[in-house]
Amino acid sequence: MSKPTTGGFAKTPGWLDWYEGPSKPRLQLPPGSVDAHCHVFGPGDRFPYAPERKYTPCDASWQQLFQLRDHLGFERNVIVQATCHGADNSALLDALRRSEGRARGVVTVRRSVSDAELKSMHEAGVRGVRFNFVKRLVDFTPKDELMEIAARIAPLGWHVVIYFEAQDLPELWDFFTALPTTVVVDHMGRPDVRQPVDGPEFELFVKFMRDYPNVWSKVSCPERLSVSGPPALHGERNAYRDVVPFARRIVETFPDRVLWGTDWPHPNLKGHMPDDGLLVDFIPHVAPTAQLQRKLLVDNPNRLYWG
Ligand SMILES: O=C(O)c1cc(C(=O)O)oc(=O)c1
Repeated sequence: MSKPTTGGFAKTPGWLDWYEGPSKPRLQLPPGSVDAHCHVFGPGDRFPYAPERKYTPCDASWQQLFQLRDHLGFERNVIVQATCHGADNSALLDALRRSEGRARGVVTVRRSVSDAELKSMHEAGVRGVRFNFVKRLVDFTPKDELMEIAARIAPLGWHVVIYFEAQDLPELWDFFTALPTTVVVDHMGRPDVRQPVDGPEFELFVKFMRDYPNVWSKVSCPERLSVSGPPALHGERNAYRDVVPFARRIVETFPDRVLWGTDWPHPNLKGHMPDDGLLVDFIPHVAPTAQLQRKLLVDNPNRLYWG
């Protein structure tokens, strides 16, 4: 892949660029596999970063994303609006339109969005909106505004993607369980993997999925959640062992409601930037059988985004 650029913006100090020259995964992805969580950033000189952003990344273009898709062996992408672009979805919509039907999108909108805009986003391949509750990434949006947006996108057949941290689930519970659509949780609701997999915090997340059959989870981002590593670098095939029991429990308990994504280009990682080929080779640790892998990578994302 070509080298990361910045389009004239100054990156957040300490920013880690995505890993150049990822390895080829040993795992042969089944035909029709979807990378169901990834982003495009800019390029900043064409699609400027939002004034209200909390970080400034390196650019990550649709060309670089689709090159990675082909290199890793995925057929399709779900591109999720990154908070550094706020509610300006232009870079994402441009990527969808250039994907030849091989990408779907999840956008961020305000209550001022018009019906015509929603329709045009749908035609471009958008199938969901993202509500973000991670305080380091976004300013607070009132819940009544979010509920209004959810009610407007529900008739389009779209779903709501939520990003939050495990300790905030109790406070957000009533809001989440009142959402009228399918609800997809980013990165398993960010469990603290130092706690037991059957401890009260993760049990609440499992209860959320068990009691509400409209709730799905991405079992993505071991590189973010891991505390003890080791990182997916230098040929390591047993990376992020502390995350495995959490992701595996979700995959085995709810095999028809899980998704997987690279999270490329991995915004805001601090310690290391993973080799995306090795990240793909993490999948069999959490989905150990061919059948579970097919549901996670092919059946579930295609049903939700291309069904
Ligand atoms: O944990 C993060 O920093 C992060 C940020 C974003 C975003 O800025 O949209 O998306 C993610 O999936 C994860």
